[in-house]
Amino acid sequence: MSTATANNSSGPVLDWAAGHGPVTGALSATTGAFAIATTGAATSMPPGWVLAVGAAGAVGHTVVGLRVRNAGRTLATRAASWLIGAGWTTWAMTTGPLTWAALGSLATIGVGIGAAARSAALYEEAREDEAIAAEQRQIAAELSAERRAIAAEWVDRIQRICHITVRVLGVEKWETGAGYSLDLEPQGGITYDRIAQHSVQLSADARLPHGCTATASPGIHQGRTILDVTTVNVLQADCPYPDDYGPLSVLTGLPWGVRTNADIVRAYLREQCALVVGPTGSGKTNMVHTILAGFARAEDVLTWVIDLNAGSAGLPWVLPALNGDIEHKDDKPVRPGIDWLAASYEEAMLMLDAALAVGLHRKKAYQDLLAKANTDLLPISARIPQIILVIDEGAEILVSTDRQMKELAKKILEVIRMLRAMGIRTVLTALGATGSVLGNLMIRREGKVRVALTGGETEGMDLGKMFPGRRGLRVEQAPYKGAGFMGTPESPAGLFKAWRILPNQIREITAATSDRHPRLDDVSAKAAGPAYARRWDAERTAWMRDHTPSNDHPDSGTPGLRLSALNAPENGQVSPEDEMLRRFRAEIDAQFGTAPEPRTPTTDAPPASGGLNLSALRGQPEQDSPAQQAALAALLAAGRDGTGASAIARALADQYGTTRQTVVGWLKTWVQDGTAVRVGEGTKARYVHRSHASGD
Ligand SMILES: Nc1ncnc2c1ncn2[C@@H]1O[C@H](COP(=O)(O)OP(=O)(O)OP(=O)(O)O)[C@@H](O)[C@H]1O
Repeated sequence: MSTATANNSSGPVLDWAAGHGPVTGALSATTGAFAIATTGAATSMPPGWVLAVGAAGAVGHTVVGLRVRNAGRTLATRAASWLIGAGWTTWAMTTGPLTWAALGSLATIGVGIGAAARSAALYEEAREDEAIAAEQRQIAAELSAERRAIAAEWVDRIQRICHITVRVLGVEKWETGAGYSLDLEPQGGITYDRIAQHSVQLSADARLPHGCTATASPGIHQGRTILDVTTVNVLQADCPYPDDYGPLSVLTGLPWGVRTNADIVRAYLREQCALVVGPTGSGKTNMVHTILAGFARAEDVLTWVIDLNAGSAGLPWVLPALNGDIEHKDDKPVRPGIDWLAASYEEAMLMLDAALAVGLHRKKAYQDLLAKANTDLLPISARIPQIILVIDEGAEILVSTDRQMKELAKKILEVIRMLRAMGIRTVLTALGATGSVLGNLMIRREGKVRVALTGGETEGMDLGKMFPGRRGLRVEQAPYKGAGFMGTPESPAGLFKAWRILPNQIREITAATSDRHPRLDDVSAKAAGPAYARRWDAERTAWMRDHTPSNDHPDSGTPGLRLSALNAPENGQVSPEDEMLRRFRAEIDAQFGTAPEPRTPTTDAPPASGGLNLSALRGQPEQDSPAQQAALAALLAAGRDGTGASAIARALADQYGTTRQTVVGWLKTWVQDGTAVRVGEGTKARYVHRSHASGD
């Protein structure tokens, strides 16, 4: 009978699928074990048999559990129950099952198995609940048939290509009709990048048209992924710059273009610098204008542009104001869309020195303000504007081996490294995303707003270096002008199209924003000094006139620019820079007693007695500016040894901000009209005033 029970204890033992609760399961396991032990001991069954039965039980239950898809935890509990039970039985049979120790330990095992089974059952229940809830959620989401089809298609595709199981929590079709986004939950703790790295294969498998991609990016938390799938190539078409020229702020982001789903991409440059890479013909110049448009529209940004390629990046923002092409509604002069434009090495040096001086002075002068605002980031506003230096082909300057370029590079890097907190940032452009540009630690660290305009150019376009960690970006995806990739700390790198901005829009924006540009705060203007205050002076902007289409403008007969009108007080208010300029001019007049500038007809004060007597230089029509007269004085003072353009420019730079380029122009004229003589060749070339040259 008992043997039969033992053999038939296969009831509970062999009925692997029999349902047991935590109590009956434990009871069955322990009573079964007890029965086998007592019978086994009585009939001298070899204890090894019991172990074999236990192992078979464990395996049998596991197989059945797997078949009915029990959780791993439940399987483990059942298998463990079998093995523990078998272990006890083996021991009890050899030591005698009817001892207190054997009975006590059997009871303990029973309780243990019961508890384990209970927790496994609870877990199983929770799992079932979760599955039902998920199913209900899925149903509740009421995905349309089309969405469901999309979801199913991508679940299958991701499974095949990435070998990842994903749950689709949502499918959103873009309003533009250019694609859709999937909200995914990869199973097994897998993050978005595992899908992102298969972007190319996924796009191909989905038979997406050229220029369309499936791009994975992080979702709402680390366990979720957003997969953006473009189905229509919007990069191909032009996206005109929106004709809303309303105010912007550097703090709330400046729009630079659109994503393939028509979302606007913004650059947040309060703390970041930017790098815009675009080979010739990719639409880089257009992009620079779009960027300048954003800065012009901002109420808290002053834009300083360096373009050593004849200033062409900044000229469209200056010339219409310079030539008086645009009328202000109140007949007031129109301010240029940018605040300073440097096209030469000398002017760029002045600008960078001014930027550094402003930054360093702000650090000291605004200590109180920073303490009050409890921040180490200068609070930028229309009253204390951010200065953004846009340096066209600045990345090339950084890697140049030319001596002058190296000097510029040093200062650019200083600005990038030191002036973030004080509200001075840079936007550098580059012709290529080469290792030498991106190898620069300062660019990598501080310039995380990045754009790569490809225009189909693959040469020197290392997207992996431009957007580290972003997989699946390929130049071939954006073979159109103005199209490329943009990534910021806020918006992961992805396809993007720069707005197309036309010259008439640049003029319109210049006019619309003329009253909106901030003025450099007093503290900063003081630090920037005359180099800044006199940035629009005739001799410093003479080169711009070469770009003026016609010289028959009523004002163009005088060397002064119409921009000088900008120095006139507006609404009776004198800006700090205007005031400084006035004082500065008064100082020059007092010191040098020079002739008045042609465009300041009222300053005909007599020469101060203590000043240099430059009256001998008067009467020569071309020496009509104090700076030019000072240059001639320097030439005279250099005696028979003579001097050079750089030395003269250096001597004048502090007071007049005169550039070497300007001095070169004067020297050339003086050589032509016999005022000066050029001696020596090449780097040894010197200029000697004719009074010394003709003497002994
Ligand atoms: N965002 C854009 N959308 C549409 N077309 C564009 C865009 N940007 C540029 N283009 C087109 O490409 C042409 C060249 O653009 P752009 O002058 O900006 O290029 P670039 O890269 O600066 O070239 P280069 O260095 O030769 O001046 C433009 O005349 C225009 O037709």
